[in-house]
Amino acid sequence: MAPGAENCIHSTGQPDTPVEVLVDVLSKALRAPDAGEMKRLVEQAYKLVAGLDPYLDTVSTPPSPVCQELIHASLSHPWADAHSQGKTRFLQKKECCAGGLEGRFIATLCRLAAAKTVLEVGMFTGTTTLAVAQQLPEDGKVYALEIEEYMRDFSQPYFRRAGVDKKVDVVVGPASDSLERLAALGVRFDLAFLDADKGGYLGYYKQLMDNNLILPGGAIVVDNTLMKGRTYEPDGVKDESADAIREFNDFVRRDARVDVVVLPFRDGVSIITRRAPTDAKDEVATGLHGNLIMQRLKLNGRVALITGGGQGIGRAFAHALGEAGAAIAIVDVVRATAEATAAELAGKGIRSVAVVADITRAKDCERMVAETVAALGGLDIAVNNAGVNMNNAAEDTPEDEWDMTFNVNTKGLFLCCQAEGRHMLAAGRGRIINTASMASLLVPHPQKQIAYNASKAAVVKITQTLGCEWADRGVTVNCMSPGIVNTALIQESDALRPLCKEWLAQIPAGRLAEVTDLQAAIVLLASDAASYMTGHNLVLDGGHTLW
Ligand SMILES: C[S@@+](CC[C@H](N)C(=O)[O-])C[C@H]1O[C@@H](n2cnc3c(N)ncnc32)[C@H](O)[C@@H]1O
Repeated sequence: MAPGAENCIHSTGQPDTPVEVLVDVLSKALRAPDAGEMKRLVEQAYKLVAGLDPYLDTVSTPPSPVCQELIHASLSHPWADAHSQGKTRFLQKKECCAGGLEGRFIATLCRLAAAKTVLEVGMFTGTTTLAVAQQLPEDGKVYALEIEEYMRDFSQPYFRRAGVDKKVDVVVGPASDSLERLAALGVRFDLAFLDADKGGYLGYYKQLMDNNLILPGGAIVVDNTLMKGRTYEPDGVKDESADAIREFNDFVRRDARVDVVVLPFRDGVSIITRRAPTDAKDEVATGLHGNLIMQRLKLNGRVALITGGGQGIGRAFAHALGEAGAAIAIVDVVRATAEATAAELAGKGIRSVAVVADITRAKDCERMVAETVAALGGLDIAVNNAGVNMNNAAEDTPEDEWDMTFNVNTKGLFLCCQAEGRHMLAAGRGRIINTASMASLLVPHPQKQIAYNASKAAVVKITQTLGCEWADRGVTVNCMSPGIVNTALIQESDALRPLCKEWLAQIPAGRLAEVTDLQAAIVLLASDAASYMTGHNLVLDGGHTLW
């Protein structure tokens, strides 16, 4: 078997890809009985090849408008003049621009890798840099290494206009020196795109690998690894770049630290990822059941319900659990808010359903579980978050305020736990997470809320009790105690809004909690990574309870 033939499942069968069809048509052309037949076959082959890139452009998402302008400027710039006037060290060519499709491809890989820090070695005018930067989160950064200072000035106005200039750091100088400096500064990358001088590739690759500059789960993506086909079919033209690429490809293929796949996309793109070590001692090194820590936080295939999921903290929990992979039932007493959040999740591609239930009624709690199971196929995670908060001095607290608070925050929460627990105990696994409050630990002031404080202290005790009762039956029960959370409830209340100043003085962090501050904790508590945690009250209060 020829080297690499084990990957080539169709090498002897019917032509199945554009390249295989091309090979088939051209081989028939070589054997054509007459010139007319040969011309017909060559024309067929020509159309097949000539139509490929335009078709890919038509069916792929186009570059952003600013990126299109930058591509146009790069292709129409008088590069020969710039060089003869001494503005560029080397004679640059418009062909150096990788173009919109490749920019989209690299940006897509960055999205798949959930990249925050990206390296580009060889920026040219920055069309790929721009596409990547537009895809990165606000605090993401692409370090673009470029030997020509001229390119930095060329690209900056476009980065600024696209609003991504803060996300781009153009590092001017020979790439190997720049890489050394970045390594010394401790910068590490989720994804590196090598696209500079081909003779330098092997050195850049070794710098990245030997100094562990790529973060776990990251990749090195390399352009031009087919080099016009000269890597596998030298056409007699002396081509040092093709020789360098051939050496590079051979080295990477033999490097036991990595897996590589070379795609026949444009001039050839290699995607290189680090292998799991074969000499790992135990699951600390290999990951539990092969799951590295970030995989253990994933909730793929799980079903979660969230009471009070229509707004505020519950809505933030729903998004977090959905982003982590779970299907979500949004439970709310108000149909419109439940449906609005469920629709928001569906818009992000998260399977979701709205369930209307009044958690103060046992029948509703049972129906809530039954509807979730019927709609989404199970119930693995339950977040009991619905609650009310009323403010009154102890001596003035009316009986119905006490009853309503305990009905929702305490009895309702218990009824939810009970209905959810019955289902989960029968299944032998489950995660229940209750929303308590820092009011379970201290007496918040200056607002007066005795019923609320007592109801939330009871939530902690319910959590501890259930955590113990169900610990050996696969069901964990924990609660979360947020500090004061900056929600519409506070912003829209004339009684609470003026208290913000006093609260801020009580919080070491110097700010209220945002709902997004609570999202990672809910994912942790819902995940396999927290399987040994039960009956716990997880406090997220910026230090409020410590002062
Ligand atoms: C093919 S272009 C890069 C295209 C760009 N990545 C894109 O996606 O459009 C190669 C770039 O690498 C730069 N370059 C060449 N040798 C370099 C080196 N030793 N260090 C840094 N940049 C270099 C060139 O000036 C040129 O702008």
